[in-house]
Order: sequence, then C-alpha cells, then structure tokens
Amino acid sequence: MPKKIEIYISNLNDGPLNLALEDYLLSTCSKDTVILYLWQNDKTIVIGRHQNPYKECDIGKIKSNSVNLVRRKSGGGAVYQDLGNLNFTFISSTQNHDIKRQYNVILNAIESYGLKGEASGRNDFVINGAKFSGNAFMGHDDFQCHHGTLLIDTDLDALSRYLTPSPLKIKSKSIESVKARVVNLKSLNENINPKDLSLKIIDSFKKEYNLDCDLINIDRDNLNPIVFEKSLEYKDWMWSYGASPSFDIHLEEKFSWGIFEIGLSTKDGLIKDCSINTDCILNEDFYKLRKKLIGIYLQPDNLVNSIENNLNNPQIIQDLKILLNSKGLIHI
Ligand SMILES: Nc1ncnc2c1ncn2[C@@H]1O[C@H](COP(=O)(O)OC(=O)CCCC[C@@H]2CCSS2)[C@@H](O)[C@H]1O
Repeated sequence: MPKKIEIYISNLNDGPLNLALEDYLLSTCSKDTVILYLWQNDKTIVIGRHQNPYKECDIGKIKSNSVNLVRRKSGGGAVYQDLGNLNFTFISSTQNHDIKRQYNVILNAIESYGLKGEASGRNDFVINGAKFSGNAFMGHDDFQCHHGTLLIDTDLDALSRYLTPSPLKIKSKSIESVKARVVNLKSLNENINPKDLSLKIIDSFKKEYNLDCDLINIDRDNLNPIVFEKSLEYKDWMWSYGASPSFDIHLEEKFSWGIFEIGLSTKDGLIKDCSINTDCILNEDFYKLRKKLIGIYLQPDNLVNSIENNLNNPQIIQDLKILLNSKGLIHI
C-alpha cells in the first residue's frame, strides 16, 4: 500500500517540457509514493513510441498551422491535444501500480458531473460508445507510468483534420492508430472545464488513496534544469521524426517535362536507398541527385538543398519542391 501521494500540476502547456517533466517524475518517484501529474499541451500531436508521423498525420497542415508534433515513450496511437484537452499521469512503483484504482480516480471524477464513463477495449474511456480518453503505459526500472488524455473542449475538427495522413504512399511496419468516434465532455455537461475537472480529479485521487497532500505547481520559474535539458531531446527532429521504424516512400507525378518517380527507403531517419525514374528528355542529371540523397537525413532542409544544389533547370527544381511540399516532406 502506498504511504504517500504527491500531486503536480504543470502550467507549461508545452509538449516536450511536459513529457520531460513526466520522465523526471518517473525517474525520481520513491517506492512508497503514488504521483498524480496533470498537464496540458497547446496544439500538439503526440504520437506513440513506434509510430511514423508521416503515416499518422498531415505534416504539411500541422506545420502551416503551427501545430507541434512530439513522440512520447509509451506505445499506442496518435492523439491531438489543445487547451481543451487535459492529460493525467499516474506514477508509482510497480508494486503500487494499480490500473483499476487509477481508472477509478478518473471515472469517479467524471461521475461527479453525473456522467457515467466506462473503460473500453484495453486503453480507452467511452461514454455511449464515444471515446473521451486514450490511455498508454510505460515502465522504467521498477516504476510504472500510466497516462491518458481527457477530451473536454478540444477542437474536434482540428483533431480529424490533422490526424488525417499526408497523401504519401508509405510502406512501414509502424504501429497504426485506432481511429475512434470521439466526444468532448463539455458537450455532455457544460460545467466541465479543464480547471474544474482537475480539481475533481485531485479530490477523487485523495479519496481513492485515503491520503492528503499539498499541490505542487510547476512553471518555468521553478522548473528543474534537468527537465529543461531532457525536453531538448523531445524537441529534436531525430526523436520526433528520426525515431520512426524503417519505412519506404514512393512518389509519382506527371510534369510538363515528363513523368517523375522517386522511391526513398529510410532507416533511423536516414535515406538508405533512393531510386529515380523519369522520361524527362531535358539535360538534367537525376543520377547526381539520387547519389546525393542517399545517406542524408530525410529533413526538409536537406531535401531542399539536395534539389537546389544538384539540379539546374529552374522549372524542374520548382516542380519537385512543390511536389515534396504537397506531401508534407518539405515546407515552402
Ligand atoms: N486527445 C484525444 N483524446 C482521446 N482520443 C483522441 C484524442 N485525439 C485523437 N483521439 C482519437 O483516438 C485515436 C487514436 O487512438 P489510439 O488508441 O490509437 O491511441 C491512443 O488513444 C493513445 C493515447 C495516448 C495517451 C497519452 C497520454 C499523455 S500524452 S498521449 C485517434 O485516431 C482519434 O480517433
């Protein structure tokens, strides 16, 4: 039985910082403690550890609308979050990890608004068959982390707009999200908002464990520098995009100068192989481009530089940039 509970509320609204803080709490939690951590991310897609962002969301749209993308360390699918979404995390030793109790904390808090939510499948909470929460899990040494979302007043149009994959032909063994019918809790009871629900979850947590504690509010002023350091890893392209399982992309387009086909095979974010086929009769060295692409990271700047520095015809350069942009691979 846990002897102590701790409650942290983040006022950071930043995916990488919040996930880094979660890692920090997971690595510093003591054996007899259960931690509740509440946090929100502004306009962010959070993908699962083994997912491919190119496959899960429309990278072009998320970039042009300043939506952030971050890869978490737990498994499962991709979710969209804004300030109408509240995340909760339970951290404890494996011995004190009790999914049923943790689910109770959340479902009892929802019930205090007269709403009867239920666990569905392995990882969702639903009301009348519509999902309002997705949960995921991860372990570290002998400690466990269980975290979940709560859709309260999220922009559901944005959710489905951004979680529609870019129009790219991708072959990969990444984990695919399980699309669900979703519902905002506020549409079921207009008194629910993130702040009020946070207080209800805190009450429910104290009640479930029959323990009391103070709240610890985290903002940039009292953020441990270790957390800031860790957040840089989450911000890094090498983690959010580069850590995708190996995948192949195939693009094909008919231009005024001919048909252009390109195949890219990537591993750990690197282009391992590239094939280009074209019936272009203009004097252009596509072989040079192919050679330059092999061995570089599939990062937007690298792709643009390779095209601009290895081709000569301005029309071909422009057309290829427009093609890659339309597929979310570069941003012009
Ligand atoms: N914010 C949010 N909450 C609940 N459900 C969502 C959300 N965004 C999208 N979806 C729906 O869930 C599926 C994906 O379901 P799927 O089951 O594939 O994935 C999940 O649920 C993952 C939950 C991760 C929870 C973490 C907790 C802290 S940070 S993220 C998606 O296609 C939409 O239909």
